[in-house]
Amino acid sequence: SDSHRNPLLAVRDCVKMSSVAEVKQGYELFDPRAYLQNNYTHPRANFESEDCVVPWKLRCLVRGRTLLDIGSGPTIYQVISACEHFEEIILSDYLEVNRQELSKWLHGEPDAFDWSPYLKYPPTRGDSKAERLRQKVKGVWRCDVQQPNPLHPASLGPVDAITTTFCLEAVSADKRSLESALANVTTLLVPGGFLLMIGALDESYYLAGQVRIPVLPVDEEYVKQAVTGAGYRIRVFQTYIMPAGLKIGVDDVRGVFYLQAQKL
Ligand SMILES: C[S@@+](CC[C@H](N)C(=O)[O-])C[C@H]1O[C@@H](n2cnc3c(N)ncnc32)[C@H](O)[C@@H]1O
Ligand SMILES: O=S(=O)(c1ccc2c(c1)CN[C@@H](CF)C2)N1CCSCC1
Repeated sequence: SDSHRNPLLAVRDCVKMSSVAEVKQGYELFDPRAYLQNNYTHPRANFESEDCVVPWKLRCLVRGRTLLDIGSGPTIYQVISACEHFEEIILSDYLEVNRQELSKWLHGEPDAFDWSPYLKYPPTRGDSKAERLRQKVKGVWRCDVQQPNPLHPASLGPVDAITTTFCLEAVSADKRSLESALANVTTLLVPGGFLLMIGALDESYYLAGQVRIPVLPVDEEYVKQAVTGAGYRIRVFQTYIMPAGLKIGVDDVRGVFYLQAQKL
């Protein structure tokens, strides 16, 4: 970096380095089960209430052969709807502990997280949605969106659709890092393919067990600008304001955005 020539740049890089290090350090202590408990059990996973978050998220009408989920974490809710519209699904995450949590569910292990309330929505006929999803998920790979080739192994060709939920803003130290991560992810998508993103609005931290992980606060305007700037046309953009009753101290999120964008 050119900070050795300019002391002010050295301060900037030092500040940036501390926030990059802070993000990385946070994920060393990330506890999947605490994260699941905080966000995917009552009250946030309340399917009865009108202002419940879940129904708002699980619709996905994009179709194709292969869907890649980036930054899956220990969760599968984000690909439930997609399994009706894609032949193959690849999950991916940075942490082995999350990939192990996903593997537990995929293999039907007794101590896996119970996603059955999510799998009942929307109601469908025929064989179990859980079994269909288990058939469609072809792998759980390592990914690092801060790398030019985010996926390991890098053997997957461009995919028809990418989903990513609560990831980019939660793993980027600053806007330049988020835009770089989005550009890296975009290289994995075919031209004309769809990016389906869910993210946190104006969130600065979240808890995942004994760790408080910093989040880059982003608003609707910035998200639209970043996605457009990454070479997409935004087709759908929706905002969900987090009701006071779902602000339970596990983060300081103001709301949630959902977007569908097509790669030009
Ligand atoms: C807030 S969680 C989101 C999990 C899940 N997608 C959801 O909707 O709840 C952020 C995820 O990003 C992952 N992550 C952290 N650093 C990453 C990186 N550099 N590249 C890709 N994923 C990363 C974490 O392991 C974690 O699973
Ligand atoms: O919107 S949620 O309440 C939710 C779910 C996950 C997260 C947040 C919010 C906000 N903080 C994020 C930290 F990155 C993680 N939701 C939980 C029920 S299923 C759909 C998603």
